[in-house]
Amino acid sequence: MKSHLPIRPELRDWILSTTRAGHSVDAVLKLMQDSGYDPRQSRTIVATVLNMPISALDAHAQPAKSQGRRTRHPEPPQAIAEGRTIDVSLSVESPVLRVLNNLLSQGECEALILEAKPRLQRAMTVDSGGKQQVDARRTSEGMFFGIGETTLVKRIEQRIATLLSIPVDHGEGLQVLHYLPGQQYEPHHDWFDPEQPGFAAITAKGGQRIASVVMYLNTPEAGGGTAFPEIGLTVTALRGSAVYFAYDTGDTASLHAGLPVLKGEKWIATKWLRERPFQAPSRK
Ligand SMILES: O=C(O)CCC(=O)C(=O)O
Ligand SMILES: [Fe+2]
Repeated sequence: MKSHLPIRPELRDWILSTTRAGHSVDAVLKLMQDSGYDPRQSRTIVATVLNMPISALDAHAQPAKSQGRRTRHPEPPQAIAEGRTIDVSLSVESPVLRVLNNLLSQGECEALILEAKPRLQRAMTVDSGGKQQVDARRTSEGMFFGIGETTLVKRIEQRIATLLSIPVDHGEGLQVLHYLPGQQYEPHHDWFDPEQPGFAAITAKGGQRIASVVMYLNTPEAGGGTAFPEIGLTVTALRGSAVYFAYDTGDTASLHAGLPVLKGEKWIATKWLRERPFQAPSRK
């Protein structure tokens, strides 16, 4: 949303520093109104300075946002979801993490790769303004499925929803990534940083991310594990297995990286889960 209103630099700096200091957009709007700005004008100014759509501000202006949902962590030795028995072969409590063997069958992994392959593009990340960007830290190719887009995607989404006790509509569309030798995903957190000016826009729909499931669709010949450097753990990329980890905003222990593939290739599917519904459930 671009405004043609002249915005005084001091006001711009004040909005940026106040939101970065952790004050909500609602609080900023209230302070502006208390000091004489009219409500519509202050909304336009805040949206322009934070580079977010006015509609995202509306979502923020809802009274008392409820604390969102959390996932249920699968317990060892085995969890059953939609008739499939999944082995919980490793548990960590900080960060909350489970290695899930046999989450997907070999056939499901192969079929998902085939469905994704024709649609691969250079993977993007979200910049501080909430826009998709090409990022040197992430050199893989990827694509997103729509929620429930194919029978297979729908089956996998339902299995994860049951396993983690979270409705399907809290999920972002399944992302498939393909890495070649040398490609990697450098250390990062999957939760969105509230101090970034784009935070309000990214979380306006669905709220914050609360958990990730990284599913390995093949076994690279060498390298390509998922590392959690804060705890010195590397999860091996093994076809059909997955690593699930859950986090709160600011949880630095959940730092992780897709290690460089040394030989062969690596295919993963990632499901990110939000604290509130992210999309209308598919009617397919
Ligand atoms: O490639 C990996 O092992 C990690 C992928 C990842 O961190 C993500 O998709 O958010
Ligand atoms: Fe990640």
